[in-house]
Amino acid sequence: MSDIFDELQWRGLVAQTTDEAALRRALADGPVTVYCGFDPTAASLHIGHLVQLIILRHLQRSGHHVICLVGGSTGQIGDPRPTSERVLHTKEQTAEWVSSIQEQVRPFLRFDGDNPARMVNNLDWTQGISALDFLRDIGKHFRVNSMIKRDIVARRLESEQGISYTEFSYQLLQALDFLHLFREYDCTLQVGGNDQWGNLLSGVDLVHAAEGARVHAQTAPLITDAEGKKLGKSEGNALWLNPQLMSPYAFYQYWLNTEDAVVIDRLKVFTEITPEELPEVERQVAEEPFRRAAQRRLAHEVTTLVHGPDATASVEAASAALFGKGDVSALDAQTLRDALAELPGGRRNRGRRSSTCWWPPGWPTAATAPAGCWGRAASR
Ligand SMILES: N[C@@H](Cc1ccc(O)cc1)C(=O)O
Repeated sequence: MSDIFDELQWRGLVAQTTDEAALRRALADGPVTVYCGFDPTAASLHIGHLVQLIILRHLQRSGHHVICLVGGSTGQIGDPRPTSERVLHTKEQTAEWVSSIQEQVRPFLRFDGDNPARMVNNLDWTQGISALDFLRDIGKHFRVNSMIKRDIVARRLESEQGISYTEFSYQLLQALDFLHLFREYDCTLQVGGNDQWGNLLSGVDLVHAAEGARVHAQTAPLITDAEGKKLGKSEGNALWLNPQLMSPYAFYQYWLNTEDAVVIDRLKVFTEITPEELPEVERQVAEEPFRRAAQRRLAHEVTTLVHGPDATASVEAASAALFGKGDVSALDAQTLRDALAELPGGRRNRGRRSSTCWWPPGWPTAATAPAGCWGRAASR
């Protein structure tokens, strides 16, 4: 597909845009500088961030200039959640997470060669601003009247606990980022998850108020499961990209367990599948769902994207060995320990129903796994 906006739309990566026709034109006319921000509120990024990284990859691949922002300042304030006030982490902790998230983002984008991506930290331009200057120069452009109408703020205002002034101010900081990046790098597009729409509009409005320019915002749909629950959050545990927080084996299994009803959507979002390849995959899902070819492709590609080809090969070898289709003794021990933990009755699943997971008939359990192959005795 030659038109990047068409492609993003085909992949299901576009939820809202400020002015679709204008954005299409800008993207078609020449390189646009786009940014996306990631807050260091944990040691690792999760699946929601992966969608944004994939969008940035597509944009960079099609020649646009990409800026990846890690929020050293916004991470200290906390984007309000619809439910409750966040606990503040120490500045040291936040700084540590800035580094780990910067490292985590690097493999997804190209930071060398021509058209390299740029990594920025908003602490660099906010820490020197005095509170007085901030209130005079930035605050004056905002109307509290419209700030309190933003969905999340409105919900928090209704809650018993309310919302702190700290979190209420968050949207000004994110807007200031867009203004700074517009001034510094001619950045005219900000992308984010659909829950970021309000923050994105604040930036668009600020750039217009301060510089008289029209910039763009685009959100991606939040990925949910077949029941509409946020992806990976169904049991309170996010799908982490950091292998220390979620093993590549567990990550791969998660994708392998994708329901038939959503697997095509997932392939479009998370892999590089093309419209030409789609009919055959759709046929496989409809006619031979038991083969799970679509799920296998999804699990293979996403795990390779996030953990690399070697980790994916280990995980696939471990899966095959569980079916007795491979030499277990040749496998890497850590992957096998991870695999055992994930089996029904395994460490991670003890006392937990695995009804949400798809276990093929005859799939081994921790109790029936071949003895002595992956330290079964040691882990029980
Ligand atoms: N608010 C965004 C992160 C972000 C931070 C600063 C920005 O300028 C942009 C985005 C989030 O919570 O996901």
